[in-house]
Amino acid sequence: MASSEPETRRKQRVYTATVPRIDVTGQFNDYNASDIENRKIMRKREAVLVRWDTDERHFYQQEYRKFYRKIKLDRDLLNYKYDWTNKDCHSQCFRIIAQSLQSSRSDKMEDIDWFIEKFYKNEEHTIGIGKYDDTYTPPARRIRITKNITFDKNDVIPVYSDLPGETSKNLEIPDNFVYEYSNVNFVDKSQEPDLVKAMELAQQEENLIKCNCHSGDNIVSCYENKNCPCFKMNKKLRKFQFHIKDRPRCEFSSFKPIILAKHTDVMFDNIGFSCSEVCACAGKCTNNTLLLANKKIFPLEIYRQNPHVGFNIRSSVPIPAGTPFRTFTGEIRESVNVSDEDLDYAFKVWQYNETRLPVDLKDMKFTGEYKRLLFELFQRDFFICPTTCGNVGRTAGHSCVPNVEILRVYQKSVSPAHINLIMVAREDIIPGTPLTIDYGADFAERLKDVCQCGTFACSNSKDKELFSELKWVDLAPCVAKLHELKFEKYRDTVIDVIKEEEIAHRAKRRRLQAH
Ligand SMILES: C[S@@+](CC[C@H](N)C(=O)[O-])C[C@H]1O[C@@H](n2cnc3c(N)ncnc32)[C@H](O)[C@@H]1O
Repeated sequence: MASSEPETRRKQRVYTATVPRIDVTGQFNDYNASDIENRKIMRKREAVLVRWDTDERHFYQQEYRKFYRKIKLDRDLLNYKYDWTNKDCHSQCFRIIAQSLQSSRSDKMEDIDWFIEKFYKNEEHTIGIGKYDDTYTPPARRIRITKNITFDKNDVIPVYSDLPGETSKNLEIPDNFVYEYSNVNFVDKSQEPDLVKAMELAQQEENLIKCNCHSGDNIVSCYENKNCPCFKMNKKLRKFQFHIKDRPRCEFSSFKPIILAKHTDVMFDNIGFSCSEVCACAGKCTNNTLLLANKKIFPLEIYRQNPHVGFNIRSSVPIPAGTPFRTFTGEIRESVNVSDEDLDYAFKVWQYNETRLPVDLKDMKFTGEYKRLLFELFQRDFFICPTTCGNVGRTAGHSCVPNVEILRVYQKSVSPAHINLIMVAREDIIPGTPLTIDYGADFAERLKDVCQCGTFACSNSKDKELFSELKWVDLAPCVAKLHELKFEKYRDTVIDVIKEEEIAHRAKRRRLQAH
């Protein structure tokens, strides 16, 4: 069954970070050594019909209990406050979502009053918005293609297909779905020698940004430590953010939510720098925005409901606004090495002559050779391509009102090979909601009359006439109302039940102790 082709390509890979040891389950080695056809055969063999309780209350209650237990038992997460009801950041999140929606339709930005603080009470357009509740309820019978696409026991992501009329016999698995799974970015030695060179040069002391911070604590306090070189670099990158007087800047730490202040130039302005495995803290610190994402604590599921859209992702616990819940990984390639097929999945990480270079090279103690190479690399375009190897991030669908933002975080140094993409919740994401991103203007144009995101403001929605003329001050209450309706349903059926159970449990324990 094994084919040597993927193996030869794998040998060309240089990973940008240490590949963590995975606790393997299933046919990990056989699958990775196989070609596309054989991988499809393996997936089809594994596929089974499963029953699904369409009244998902019990499922969500169980998932919440499991998740909560997990984060409470993890000593690295003692500083993490899992809070998805933080009303303070809600109005800011809804404002950003509504403003970016307005600006995606028109280049005219002058009528956007970015920083109005008061919350918008005009609920006129929110009537009937409940019909756009997009929480997905699967059918009673589903085909489970695999129990775990990652093959890692500590990162279980099942894949389901819910297409009508489909059976495990006539199940269709597209070629582009049998990719290799990796949570670490890599470059191809033969295709991207300059990126490999940048990674090699970045290992020299002058070019490497790492810290010597350590302490007896599980989590080292690198964030806001003015002696930590990684935090200093993190702070330096903050200056690109549009600063609003008396407002805190958007922060890239391990546990604070990443809340944007402004909806334009989001990817260019909001960049972080994190500690890594080469630091004395080993990245187990408060200055590592990748920490939560790499822990993969938020349980995800991949599902297919619509043959045109293909696979999608949803979470089974709430993801609080500003949480970097996963990375988006793949192969880092220069644009000339990115094919049209790759573009369907690729995400641009570095844009030719970006006005905001990550650093002013003159200020850095880097070697001359590294500076010259960086300067050259900064004149090109780079993408992360998960076409043949990547992680769950590649499955995020496009939405006209996305709930996930993709942002950049550097580690170790500042070349395009040191960029990591993080997936950040733009609002509190209620379980069952598809996790979606904005594919960008070019793709949105391609999807213009065929977009199936199903959101109230979709360019292809039946109500598009109604919503397309609205300004952000009227769109924000629509986003807020829809969120409120979904939140109330989840609270009533899941959280309140768990709280009541806890109260009953505590009362029982007290009674037993009293006897
Ligand atoms: C990056 S892939 C997303 C994952 C993909 N659904 C899969 O099954 O692997 C992009 C492709 O998904 C589909 N897609 C994603 N969002 C869509 C949307 N809102 N409407 C229609 N198709 C969409 C399109 O076929 C698009 O080319």
